[in-house]
Amino acid sequence: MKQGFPIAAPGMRIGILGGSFDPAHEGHAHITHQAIRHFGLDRVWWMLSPGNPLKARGPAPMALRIAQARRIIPDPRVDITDLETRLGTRYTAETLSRLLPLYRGVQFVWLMGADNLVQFDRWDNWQEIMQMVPVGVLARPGSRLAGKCARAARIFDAHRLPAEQSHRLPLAQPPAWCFVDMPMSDLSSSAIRARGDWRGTA
Ligand SMILES: Nc1ncnc2c1ncn2[C@@H]1O[C@H](COP(=O)(O)OP(=O)(O)OP(=O)(O)O)[C@@H](O)[C@H]1O
Ligand SMILES: O=C(O)c1ccc[n+]([C@@H]2O[C@H](COP(=O)([O-])O)[C@@H](O)[C@H]2O)c1
Repeated sequence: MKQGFPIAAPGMRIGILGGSFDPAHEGHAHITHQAIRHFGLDRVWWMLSPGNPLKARGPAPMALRIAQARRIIPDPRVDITDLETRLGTRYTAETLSRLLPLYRGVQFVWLMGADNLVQFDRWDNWQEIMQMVPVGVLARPGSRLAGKCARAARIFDAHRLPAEQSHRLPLAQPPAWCFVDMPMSDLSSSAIRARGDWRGTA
């Protein structure tokens, strides 16, 4: 494996939580632990985006965001990675199409908060993402109805795995997705930035 790419063995169940992490916060750690539990994951990769294509504002420098992410989740089951920067990609569909051939036999699950499910149908080639990997969605305050109302949820309704079967998600044949409800965290990076106590904004 190329330098800077996380190591993974065939058969491992790995969740990828893509995000701006500007900055990382306990809400990210919370959904990561919930995802490990509900989807029976061996590991989770926090994949720090070089810049969300739908966000006008660029994030803080990668090195600052990585350092903060490490402080927030010193869990040996979690890898913090800048592999989109290494691959030179920022669209998730392109990232996954480059990544999957490098990790044959690994059972990946794309993870996201329910707010991202709401706008998932605006992502580049989002239906291809659904065909490539199972998708695990974690409840988020304000997005409770996303599992029913989001356009992506409606289009892929027939491929939804009931929450009681969430453990099956990593081995499910895509398209497959699962929405898990759980005790929620109302933390957000934008609230932290608004408070002005994240030095990445300086
Ligand atoms: N409190 C939370 N509950 C559920 N999901 C979350 C929470 N915070 C972040 N996420 C999810 O984690 C992923 C990365 O989120 P991101 O780094 O953009 O943080 P954020 O708090 O949503 O940032 P911002 O407020 O700037 O939009 C996204 O899929 C997002 O939905
Ligand atoms: O591929 C896209 O078109 C696309 C559009 C919006 C967001 N994403 C990805 O969604 C993930 C969450 O982004 P964010 O900024 O909400 O943390 C991150 O990995 C982004 O690259 C991807």
